[in-house]
Amino acid sequence: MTTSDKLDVTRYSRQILLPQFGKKSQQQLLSKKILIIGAGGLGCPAALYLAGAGVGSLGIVDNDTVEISNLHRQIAHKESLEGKPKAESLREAIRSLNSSVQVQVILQRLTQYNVLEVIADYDIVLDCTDNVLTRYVINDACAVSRKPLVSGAAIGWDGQITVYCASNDCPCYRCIFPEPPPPHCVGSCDANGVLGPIPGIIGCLQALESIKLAACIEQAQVLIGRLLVWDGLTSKCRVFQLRTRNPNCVACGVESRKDFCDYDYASFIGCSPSVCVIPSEKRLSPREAKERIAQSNGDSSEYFCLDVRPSVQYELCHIEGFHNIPLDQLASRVTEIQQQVNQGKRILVICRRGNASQQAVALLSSWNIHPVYDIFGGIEEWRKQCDPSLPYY
Ligand SMILES: Nc1ncnc2c1ncn2[C@@H]1O[C@H](COP(=O)(O)OP(=O)(O)OP(=O)(O)O)[C@@H](O)[C@H]1O
Repeated sequence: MTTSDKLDVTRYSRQILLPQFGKKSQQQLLSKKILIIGAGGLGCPAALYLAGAGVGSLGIVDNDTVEISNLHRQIAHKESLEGKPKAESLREAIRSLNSSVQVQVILQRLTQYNVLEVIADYDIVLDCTDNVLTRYVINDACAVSRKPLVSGAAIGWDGQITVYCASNDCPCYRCIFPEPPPPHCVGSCDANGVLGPIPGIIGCLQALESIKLAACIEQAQVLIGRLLVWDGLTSKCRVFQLRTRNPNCVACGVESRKDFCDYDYASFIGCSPSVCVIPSEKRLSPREAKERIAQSNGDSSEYFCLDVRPSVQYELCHIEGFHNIPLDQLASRVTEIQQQVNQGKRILVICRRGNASQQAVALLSSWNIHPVYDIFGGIEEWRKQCDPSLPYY
């Protein structure tokens, strides 16, 4: 039997027919191991296209479970698998598409402590996650291990992708952003929303760049050192040249540190708004808050209830009697709140999860608006303690 007989020529015929691809590239793909970190909006399309293309082995890392709010974009998962691990759900989808692909499932959260071991066995790594800390963890490990990293991101209407390749003379993520930004500058899909096809497009591009790398296609130009930005609202796509590599970068520079696990991630977490900044006497549980509101009933209520979430979230669902002044409008609309205080009202503040409401209480207190109370845990905790009919989003 010749090598070409071992190939499932029929299955892969449409890509083998490409003159730049051919049997040689198909064999390269079959011999490669690719790791996909994150089985969400980016990871689902990336994994399915890589499986369809015939990558020999795929690893999937994810510690989360399937939720109904994932399904508009995380297209490998199914309603019937709600609550099941995403990595296992994605493995099932891969198996039903191409049973010849080997799949390893890693149901762990990737951290600075396990990352080197997890990526060690793979030729290419895809960052399909959604948070800045993990982005640094993956970047640093790939830079130190000299592994190509196909990095994608999607939020709202926008997506972007680049390829970091420490063995080439291109920058890594840490060359461009040496330190994590403050947490309040970082958006997330669950706070800001995302349209399904945006991660779909970027996940497909991640699969494409990975195939070009894995199949060693000579004529292909990979997005190494270049950033592709897709604006879904205007359908504009731009490619930027990234700045050159920082020779002193702690991750990929000449003196790159193998002990990068010691980086001070705590300083990032330490300034997280989820850390309580409000004294306990200014905080009420949803149950306590509800009881207090009920005791001082109707228009003559001694409480003015404030919901500081963005308007789009307030429209999605809100608690009866709560008025919406989004956190970013608090300063310009503070007189509305002052008027309520002048009428003898106490201010109760709620948000989605209890972070923005703490910031609002701190701001109002600094403007001498008293008394003001934070409802801890936000709408999510209110749903658990007081009203299960509030939708989860
Ligand atoms: N450190 C990590 N280790 C393993 N998986 C991770 C890590 N960080 C993020 N992920 C996974 O990456 C995926 C990213 O998916 P996506 O951006 O579509 O958002 P989501 O977290 O599933 O959904 P939503 O933001 O709507 O709650 C998630 O499944 C998440 O569990």
